Amino acid sequence: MDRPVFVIEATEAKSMAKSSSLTLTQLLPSLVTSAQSLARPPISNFHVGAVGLSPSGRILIGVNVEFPGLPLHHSIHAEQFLLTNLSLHDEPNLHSFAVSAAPCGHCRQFFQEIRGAPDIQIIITSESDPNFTSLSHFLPYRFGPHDLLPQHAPLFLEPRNNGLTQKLPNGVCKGDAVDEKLKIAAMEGANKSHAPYSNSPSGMAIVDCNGKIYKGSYVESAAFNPSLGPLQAAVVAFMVGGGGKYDEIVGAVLVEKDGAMVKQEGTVRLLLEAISPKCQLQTFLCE
Ligand SMILES: O=c1ccn([C@H]2C[C@H](O)[C@@H](CO)O2)c(=O)[nH]1
Ligand SMILES: [Zn+2]
Repeated sequence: MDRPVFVIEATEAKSMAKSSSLTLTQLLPSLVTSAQSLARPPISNFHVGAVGLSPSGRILIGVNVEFPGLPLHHSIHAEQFLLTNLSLHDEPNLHSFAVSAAPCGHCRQFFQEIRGAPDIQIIITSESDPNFTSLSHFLPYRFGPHDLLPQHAPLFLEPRNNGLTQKLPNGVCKGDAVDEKLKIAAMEGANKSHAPYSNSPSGMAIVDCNGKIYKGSYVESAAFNPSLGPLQAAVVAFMVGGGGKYDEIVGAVLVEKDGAMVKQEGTVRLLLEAISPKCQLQTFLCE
């Protein structure tokens, strides 16, 4: 079976558009149905696909992911998946996207974390007469980073380095010996984390049975509740990287800040146990 495609590079996207005599933006809705087939919604069976265009001309896919056995707020919305996919590819922004159903209020809010959010162009393919409309139409009177952060603070998807280092001396490491590579990857995830509201960045790395490592960074929303956990972000990386069943995940490392206001370990442990019960979690505290 072909590996699922969650990213189309700019040159390929351009030739796809050219061969159908469409612009890149016009191409997006035509890819929504195939994106929906990549969703993992075992609870609702409602497949959401979001197909986004980055300013560099890449096309990125987002899908919804649900986790049986856990409260619904652990779910990943297709739009959150799309933004996490942009982050994985170091894309600083989103130009436009096509989506199979209207973005919920929580997603409209989550988009506020990126620069120029009001101007993102959205087309909902399930509408009877779909048209591109800007996000500001879907969410007027926005609440967002500008309400809480200094004017020039980096937003989500913009370059940042939280400068976390492992806390010394010994005794802060709660795990046993751990693959150094996995730990470094989790630290990289934590250093990229967008957590300006609580100053509690965190990151994860998970490894599959073939030794392939996937990184995830915690992402906060100015409105708090739509935030996306570090393991959810790592699950996005796992799916984008071609990961199959979650029980292929055999190792996990979480990096978070010592004494942080927001702690992930308990929640991460719950989710990890639900998706890959045999997987060990190790936590490292940083400063
Ligand atoms: O904006 C939305 C609204 C819903 N869903 C998903 C969440 C859940 O998996 C399913 C039913 O709500 O659809 C999204 O992905 N995006
Ligand atoms: Zn949503």
